[in-house]
Amino acid sequence: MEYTYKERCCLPDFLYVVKLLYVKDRRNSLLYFITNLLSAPILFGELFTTKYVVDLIQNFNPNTYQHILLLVSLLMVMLYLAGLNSSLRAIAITNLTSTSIYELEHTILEKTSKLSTALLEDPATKTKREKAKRLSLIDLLDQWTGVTVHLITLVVLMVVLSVYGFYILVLIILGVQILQLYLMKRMSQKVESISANQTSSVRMINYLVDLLINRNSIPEIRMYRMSSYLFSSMKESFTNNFKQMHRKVIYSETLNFSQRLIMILLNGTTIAILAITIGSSGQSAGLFVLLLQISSQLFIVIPALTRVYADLAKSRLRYEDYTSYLDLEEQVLRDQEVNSNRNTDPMKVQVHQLFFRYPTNAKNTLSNVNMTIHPGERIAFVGENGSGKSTLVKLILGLYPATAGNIQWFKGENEVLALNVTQDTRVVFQDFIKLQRPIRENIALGNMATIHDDSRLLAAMKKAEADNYGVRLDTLVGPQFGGIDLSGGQWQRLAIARAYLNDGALMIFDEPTAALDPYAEQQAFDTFMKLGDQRTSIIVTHRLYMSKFVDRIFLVEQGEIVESGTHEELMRVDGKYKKMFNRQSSLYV
Ligand SMILES: Nc1ncnc2c1ncn2[C@@H]1O[C@H](COP(=O)(O)OP(=O)(O)OP(=O)(O)O)[C@@H](O)[C@H]1O
Repeated sequence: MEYTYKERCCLPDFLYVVKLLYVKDRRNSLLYFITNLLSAPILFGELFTTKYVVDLIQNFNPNTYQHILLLVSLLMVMLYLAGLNSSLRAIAITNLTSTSIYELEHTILEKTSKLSTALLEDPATKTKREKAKRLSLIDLLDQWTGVTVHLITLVVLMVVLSVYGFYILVLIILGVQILQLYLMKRMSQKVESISANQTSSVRMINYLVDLLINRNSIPEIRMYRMSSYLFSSMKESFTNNFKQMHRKVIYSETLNFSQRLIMILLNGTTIAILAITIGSSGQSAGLFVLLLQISSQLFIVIPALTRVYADLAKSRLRYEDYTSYLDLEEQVLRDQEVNSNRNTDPMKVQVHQLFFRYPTNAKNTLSNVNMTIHPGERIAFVGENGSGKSTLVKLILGLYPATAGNIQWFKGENEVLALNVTQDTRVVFQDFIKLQRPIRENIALGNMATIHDDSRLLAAMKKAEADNYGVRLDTLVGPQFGGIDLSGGQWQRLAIARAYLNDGALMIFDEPTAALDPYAEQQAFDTFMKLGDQRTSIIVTHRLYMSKFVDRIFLVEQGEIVESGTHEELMRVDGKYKKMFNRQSSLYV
């Protein structure tokens, strides 16, 4: 894929960064711009003062003595100012760098939090996000500034050369500069498109590295001697990346070499033209020194401008990736009115002709699902692995939009918007979050308003029996940052404790007890049943004995509801549920 950026008017990337940094860090932004503004005048001040000093020395007489001293002092002040200016500029850049890194990360995360779950799961979105993260806002700003400052310097140098009649030299320099800018821009875009295309294979390499060092995967990797297989997969990705990097280096080095060659030729031509012209026209020594300084400045400014222009072209492509991530469609914001009028009336859920397909799947995961869950009803979803139970739960939570058909939610007479469903829902997921943070935060996830309410947190912990392994609210859990290690069941109890922190209009337990021992499982189930007394609740389970105690059971098979009713009704119809139930019962006798 050839990478090009859309040329938009008014330097949107430059203005975006300037505005953002100015709002977030006004002092350093001002310092940065002032120091950059001053750098060109200070440089030209130095050049012309030197010229006048040399001219005065050439035409020395006792009256010029004081002038010379004054100009030399001025020159020293300017040299001092140049040093001070560049130190202040470095300080401003360092401070702006931390602001810009934080702001970029923050903007991308904020955007991510507004995307729909379906979009987030799309691998294309992940690649877009990784590409967006390659942007450096401060580099973009500094490259724009660099291009501007070098360009102004070059133009002034050209004007000075023109004033002294070196028109041909000016034309040659401008021609060479334009050619270089064009070539370097092309090279940058090519190199950048190669790097951008590597993001997904870099993700794969990171994943493989993580597998090899992650404590959860290490035991199995060692047991099954998978290391060498994983190493060879990693090597394959590395080799691929290496080949692309090789192409990248060839491109850039060819151009760098051509650029150096052009500069050498230009250097020789300039010195020859200056020497011949000045030698033959008998100009002042001051002018000679000035022109020599100009020529040496030219050989600093031209390569610097070319390099920074090429870097800018690269950053502008990254900026395009960044904006294309920020342009992704967001979920509609939550309805504030419903938010403030929150009540805990049990929820009614109506599912009508529902079809659902994951963006990455070829076929539907759910088909033709119809059901009405009445307020306060206790429901069980049962079915074999992969039948679609958790997917149905995610749709009932409003996390994914239906592919066809619809789901409606009601509290009393009021319809609840899909995006507000999660506000009044308490869920214990199958794959719950294990925060490598204090216990307090792990439990308070169920209701962040209680994070400092020790008595509520402790009560929830007690109910979930998560307090009987010698931990306190501020105990750090998870080994990643040196916290205590928990077993699968202990983590699960923390997740269950979250559910006790809230009054939800809808409670969902998606296999919440898989890691618990039978006694703890029984207790957890009793508590779910009690919690579900006043509100609509859904439990997803493989333990069919639990479904005996709910009001209605839905048996899911290959994404369809194939049977529904109470335990007794389903046992009477002599269908699939009965077979499954009897098969499980036979395992325990
Ligand atoms: N995020 C996803 N993206 C793509 N496909 C998915 C995703 N989640 C689940 N699936 C697919 O949807 C199908 C149903 O999965 P789901 O987790 O809903 O089943 P389940 O009945 O809850 O299974 P289990 O009892 O094993 O938990 C599976 O074939 C799975 O591959």
